[in-house]
Amino acid sequence: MANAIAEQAPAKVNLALAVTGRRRDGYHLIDTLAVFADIGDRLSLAPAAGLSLDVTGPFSGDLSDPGDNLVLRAATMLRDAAFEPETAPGAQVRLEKHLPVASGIGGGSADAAAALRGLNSLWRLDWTEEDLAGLGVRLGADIPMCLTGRPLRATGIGEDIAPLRDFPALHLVLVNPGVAVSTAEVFAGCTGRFSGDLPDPSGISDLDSALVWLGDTANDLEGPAIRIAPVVDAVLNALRAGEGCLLARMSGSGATCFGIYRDDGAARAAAESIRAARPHWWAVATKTGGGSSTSG
Ligand SMILES: C[C@](O)(CO)[C@H](O)COP(=O)(O)OP(=O)(O)OC[C@H]1O[C@@H](n2ccc(N)nc2=O)[C@H](O)[C@@H]1O
Ligand SMILES: Nc1ncnc2c1ncn2[C@@H]1O[C@H](COP(=O)(O)OP(=O)(O)OP(=O)(O)O)[C@@H](O)[C@H]1O
Repeated sequence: MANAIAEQAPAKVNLALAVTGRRRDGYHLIDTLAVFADIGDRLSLAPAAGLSLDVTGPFSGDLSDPGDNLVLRAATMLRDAAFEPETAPGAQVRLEKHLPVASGIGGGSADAAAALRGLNSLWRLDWTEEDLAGLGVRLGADIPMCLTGRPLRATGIGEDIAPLRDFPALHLVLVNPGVAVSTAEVFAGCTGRFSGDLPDPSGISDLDSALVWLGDTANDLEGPAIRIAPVVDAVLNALRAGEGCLLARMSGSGATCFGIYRDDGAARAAAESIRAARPHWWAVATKTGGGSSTSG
């Protein structure tokens, strides 16, 4: 597309997640450490009279009505907040869907964040990341995190963000068994006692210190997700049984789980052997951006 802006929408991985309380409106308070992968969806945004969306890519078939797509909903919110109806611009948006849908790695939120970033630039709005996050959180609690796109600790319902500038890049394998899990249902299954805050992650600067810190943490949504989708347990076992896996855990509200590996070779070999044993699962090796990374 002529004059199109390209935006990446990287997968978000919650390395640890504590559910620390519940607000009166039913939203849960969380404390999470999230990083962003070098794989994700891709958007392109071009000037046009109205707003439109085309979806392609391996997971496009799992998204039904484009009108319900978080990309168009975010675009409409930004347009309505920034312009009078008579001067409102449009955009032709193309979304290549490479991330499984409803899978705990923020696909829809990553796409919405990328749309907000891209339209901010296409429409020359000059909104800050904070302004965009304030708008985006009304659509999805993960959108502020996805706008940051670098290692971070998030509290509140996920909108209070503290970047972790020293956090290392990590070699991960992401595995999704092809079962969509509803975030709302998983949170509704958090019926036990709430956790305390995560330990302070600010001293983490390399793989070994990350592993020590991770060993003292968990994802509190893992139990509720396994009750809804027992296959999550099979994914964790498959990761743990493979060679070179240093730690395996579920991301977000599932069902995607991640394994951590010492290097790219170990991660690629593990992804390959999971794909060979379970051809219907999605298993990819990825490197996450470190705290000083500009590409997220
Ligand atoms: C699990 C995480 O992915 C971790 O990063 C997020 O907390 C979920 O973020 P999200 O998918 O953007 O969630 P939303 O689309 O805002 O919310 C979906 C539903 O999940 C529940 N929800 C979500 C976020 C949160 N902090 N507490 C909740 O209880 C609410 O029932 C909400 O109606
Ligand atoms: N662009 C989009 N990509 C993915 N899902 C979308 C999109 N637009 C709307 N949705 C809807 O949003 C719901 C969940 O989206 P998403 O993929 O963000 O969940 P998730 O992977 O569990 O993310 P999170 O980690 O934020 O909980 C699905 O029901 C899906 O139909």
